Amino acid sequence: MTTIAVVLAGGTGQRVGSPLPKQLIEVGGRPILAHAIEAFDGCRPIDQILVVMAAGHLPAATRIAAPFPKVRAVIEGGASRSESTLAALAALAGEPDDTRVLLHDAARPFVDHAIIGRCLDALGRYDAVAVGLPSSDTIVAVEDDLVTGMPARQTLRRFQTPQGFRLGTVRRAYELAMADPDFTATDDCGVVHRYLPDVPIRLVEGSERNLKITHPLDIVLAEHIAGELAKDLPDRLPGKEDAHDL
Ligand SMILES: Nc1ccn([C@@H]2O[C@H](COP(=O)(O)OP(=O)(O)OP(=O)(O)O)[C@@H](O)[C@H]2O)c(=O)n1
Ligand SMILES: C[C@](O)(CO)[C@H](O)COP(=O)(O)O
Repeated sequence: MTTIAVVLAGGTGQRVGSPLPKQLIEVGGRPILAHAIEAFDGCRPIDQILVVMAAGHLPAATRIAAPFPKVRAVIEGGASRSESTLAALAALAGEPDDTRVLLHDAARPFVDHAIIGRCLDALGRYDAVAVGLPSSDTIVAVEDDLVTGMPARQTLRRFQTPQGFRLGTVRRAYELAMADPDFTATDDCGVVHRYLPDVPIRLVEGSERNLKITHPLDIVLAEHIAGELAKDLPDRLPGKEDAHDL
């Protein structure tokens, strides 16, 4: 059984506001995209990596991906995150349904081997796996600037990535989604939850370091984290990850 990581880098980073897609910005002396690819490339149970890049930037992504032996292809993404996932699913059309696939935001450069290992452990028992953390803010629902709901905070989690699936499950969910004219989604577990509601989604713990670089301030935070991780480098070398020979 093959395990494939998909690094979704098809966005253009409008909220960061840089002229280049944010995944090409350097933190800790290397592009954000390189950090994300390296996290999977250095993780023993990952067999292959598929990089999905924003249109017009494939040469840059191909150069960044070149040193990583597990990268099987760099392909062009779509106009939305979901369309980039669909491009990945099309590229994986020849893979069997039981393939394990981890869909990860390139904008989360500090995903670590422990998180990847927890996802893969859980994929041994579940067809869909999410990574999450509790919220330290109170989260409310709003409509037209009026508060319409206040879910109890202890029932809420902030989703991170990777999100892990048996390929057949995420494939089927997207097939159903494509038949829905009202389809919208902000993540892949949301697609499985909506279109295959009987499929349980197992939640595993993420980390505060696994932040998504979204706004300019996140770049500052990312530089700081990269500096901290550089000091811990010996702990991140291959063989030091949580042992997950799955
Ligand atoms: N068409 C898209 C849009 C997003 N993504 C990826 O999905 C992840 C999360 O998206 P987000 O943080 O929203 O990235 P951007 O779309 O680049 O940012 P923005 O919404 O600010 O433009 C990122 O790694 C991004 O590259 C993608 O693969 N294809
Ligand atoms: C997938 C995700 O990172 C989970 O928190 C998030 O939904 C991506 O949202 P974005 O607006 O595409 O950054």
